[in-house]
Amino acid sequence: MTTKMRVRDVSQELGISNKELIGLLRELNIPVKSHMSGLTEEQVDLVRDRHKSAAQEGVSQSRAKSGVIVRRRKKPAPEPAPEPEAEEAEEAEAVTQDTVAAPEKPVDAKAPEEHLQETPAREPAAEDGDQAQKQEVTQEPDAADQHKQEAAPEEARDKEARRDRPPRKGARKKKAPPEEPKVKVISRPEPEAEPRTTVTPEPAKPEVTEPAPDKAAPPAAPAADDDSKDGKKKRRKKKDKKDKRVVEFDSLQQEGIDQKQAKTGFKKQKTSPVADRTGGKARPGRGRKPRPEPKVQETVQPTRAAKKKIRIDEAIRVSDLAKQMGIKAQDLIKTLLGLGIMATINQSIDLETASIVAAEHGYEVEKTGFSEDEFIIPREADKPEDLLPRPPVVTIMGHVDHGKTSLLDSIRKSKITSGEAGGITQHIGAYYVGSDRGDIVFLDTPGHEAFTAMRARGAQVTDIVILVVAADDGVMDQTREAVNHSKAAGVPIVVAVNKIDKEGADPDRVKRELSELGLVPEDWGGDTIYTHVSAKQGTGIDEILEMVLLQAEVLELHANPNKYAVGHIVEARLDKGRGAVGTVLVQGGTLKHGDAFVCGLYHGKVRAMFNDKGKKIDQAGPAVPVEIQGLEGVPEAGDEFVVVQDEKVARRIADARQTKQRDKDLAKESKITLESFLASKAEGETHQLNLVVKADVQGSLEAITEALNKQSTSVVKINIIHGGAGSISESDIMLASASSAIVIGFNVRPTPRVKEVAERESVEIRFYDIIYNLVNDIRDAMAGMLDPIIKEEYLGQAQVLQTFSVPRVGMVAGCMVMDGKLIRNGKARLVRDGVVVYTGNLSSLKRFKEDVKDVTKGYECGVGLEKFNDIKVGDIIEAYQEREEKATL
Ligand SMILES: Nc1nc2c(ncn2[C@@H]2O[C@H](COP(=O)(O)OP(=O)(O)OP(=O)(O)O)[C@@H](O)[C@H]2O)c(=O)[nH]1
Repeated sequence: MTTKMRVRDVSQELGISNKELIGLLRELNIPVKSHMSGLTEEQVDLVRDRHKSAAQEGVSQSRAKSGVIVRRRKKPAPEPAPEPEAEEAEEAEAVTQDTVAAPEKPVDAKAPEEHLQETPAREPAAEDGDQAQKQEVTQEPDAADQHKQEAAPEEARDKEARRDRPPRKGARKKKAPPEEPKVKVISRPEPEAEPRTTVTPEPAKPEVTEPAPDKAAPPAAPAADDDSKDGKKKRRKKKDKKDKRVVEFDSLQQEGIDQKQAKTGFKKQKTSPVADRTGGKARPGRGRKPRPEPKVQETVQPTRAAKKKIRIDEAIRVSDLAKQMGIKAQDLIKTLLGLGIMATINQSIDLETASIVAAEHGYEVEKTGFSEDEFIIPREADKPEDLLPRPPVVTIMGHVDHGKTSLLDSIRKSKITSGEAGGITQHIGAYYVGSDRGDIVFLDTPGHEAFTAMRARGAQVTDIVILVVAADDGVMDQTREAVNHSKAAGVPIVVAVNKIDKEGADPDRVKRELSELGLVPEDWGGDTIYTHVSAKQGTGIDEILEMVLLQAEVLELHANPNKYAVGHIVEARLDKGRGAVGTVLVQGGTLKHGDAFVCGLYHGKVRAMFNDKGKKIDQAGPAVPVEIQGLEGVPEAGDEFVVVQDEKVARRIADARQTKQRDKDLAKESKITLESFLASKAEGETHQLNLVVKADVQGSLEAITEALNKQSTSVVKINIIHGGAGSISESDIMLASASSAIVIGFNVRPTPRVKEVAERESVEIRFYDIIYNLVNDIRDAMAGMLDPIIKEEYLGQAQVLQTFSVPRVGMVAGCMVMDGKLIRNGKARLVRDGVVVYTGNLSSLKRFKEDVKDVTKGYECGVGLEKFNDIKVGDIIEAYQEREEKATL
């Protein structure tokens, strides 16, 4: 860049490394920055002189044995010898500089510092001042620890390299060895020389004439070294997190390898390809015996073998995954196709799929996504000693006007009048009733709608169902429905025969009719509890409560109150003044004021709690319904309520759930459809097709039920979980939703509202007006689970008489159809000497250059086979077609 001589040129002239030269220059108080810096004539002269004198009193060092460096005062001659080969000055500089610089006295305070930084492992002839000492210091440990020795110069080289030719900086590693010989200090551990353990520094020291000052210095120098090491350590640690390779490297450190060395090892790994190149150059020239590369290799190999990791959340877009793996999206899509997954570039694939496909490309997928399981307090099974009895939770069901509300009121009133403190009962969706024999919790949304709606959300809150049947009316549609709903949920029923005060009350009729539904009274030899009540007059209330408690005893209901609360939302609404409020039925643990929680898609913090009497409370144990404030949104009845450690976690979980919900909404599919239900089951599993059948009249319902039941086979069972005459109701949809059933409507239509619910709940409704069609569809669906039978049908044969190679088309065979016919685009196999050599499709079928649909026996034609050119005269082309046949049961 200048007309002056560059350091590089001078070093070449003197046959020393740039680094050495720079050292000399510094000693001469000539400031230079790099080997590219310019020098004036006088400066060059000065350097020449100094070099001369330095060479005379130079120190040479040689390696006494592996891991031991012997430094000897020597006559100048030997030193330059190895160095002149300044072709790789870049490398050598770092190292050799020491040998040259060392003999000279330190120039000034700055110089040593710089040296320390750049070439911490100088091999000074200790005769020199403190600088030399410092350098020596690094030497001393070197002698004592080969790794240090190696590390230091390597680092120096690295630095130098960085400066000199940045792109090759990492190449040192492999290059390094050839250089090392020059500078004996930098002795890589001999293959057999184990770090530290095999090093015998002692013998080395005596040989060094001037080691004394070194000894004084060590504390300082290594300290400085350590500092820098620490710094690097930190940096490296940071890297660790990002780069797996560093982890490998760390393990090396644990093996006792000095950090610096490890660091260089790391660099080498990174830039090994370049190192190979440069190293290749250096070695032959030198003819040096190869240095103990093995160590380096060891560090490289595991790193290379390390699996590349990709961190993804729950799902990842195909394009993003391809990007992360550094491959083309098309290639990724191909891999996906190979796995039988059709995905477009913008489509997301789930974690599992991503893992499989990434593995194909040599990547490992790590889930970084948020998993709420990590935050939700693990639900371990409660220890028996922690469990305490809890009250049963009861739902009242029954036909319209049979007295559900009256019974609920009656029960509530009876208890309030019996001295419950609190006064006015609040409607919070559930209430707590204390009785002499025990407490009971009533969900006060009568009817099976709420019950099933909750169940559809996976909430099994109810322990016992009270089925109210008016004694004067008997079993009606909704009574049956209620029975079916309870049965589907597996909840025991206690029958309350109501209105027994009424004239014309016939409790026996109720018993009889219910027995037909499977609820046989105890006094008739069954196991269903029946009680006679009059909700209006309040008679039989205690008795029914007692019966409920009796039933509860059988159920042995227990809960652990000493843990974070879990429960379900019974009811929730947006209150004008209080914001979102919800009633939680605590099912386990104890809910406390201030608890952070998640319920459904929302989170919150209990800001206020009220019991069913409207009284503010601070905590609620198992089976206690409480109304809470502090919800961030309005959850749905049946949503699970879980207390978590803090609000932050709660928010995080809720956010994650909302994201998931959005994804779900986008990919909304029917929970179960007639077509899909069979396919969803594992092979060999008995399939059960749940149906809710609604027909216009009882007669057709019976006919349908009978016809459908007949369809059940050993493989597929038809289970009509509910059947009724009348239009399809919301309740039917909810039942179907809760039981993964399909709704069959026979001559009935749903209201728009019901349709909406069905859509929301992803329930399939199928409509029929002819029983035959309905049964056929069901049969077809049942058969759909069996793989279709593919039957092959022989079409004909043709013999190849000649072959033509048509440009851009390939081989075309001139054939004569010997039997049957060939059809265009039909399937074909090529038979040669009785052996099938090709199976595929006809790519063309022509007669006199005209495409034809088919060619029959006795006619000649031109035939092309798809992706097959090896057609020979005499081959037989056999045409056939495949037919899929539905498997029948
Ligand atoms: N005589 C008599 N009438 C009753 C009794 N229980 C309820 N009723 C009456 O029956 C009618 C319907 O009672 P509800 O409690 O509203 O019946 P429900 O089952 O809750 O009705 P829905 O809410 O419409 O489903 C009311 O007029 C009650 O007064 C009873 O024990 N005896």
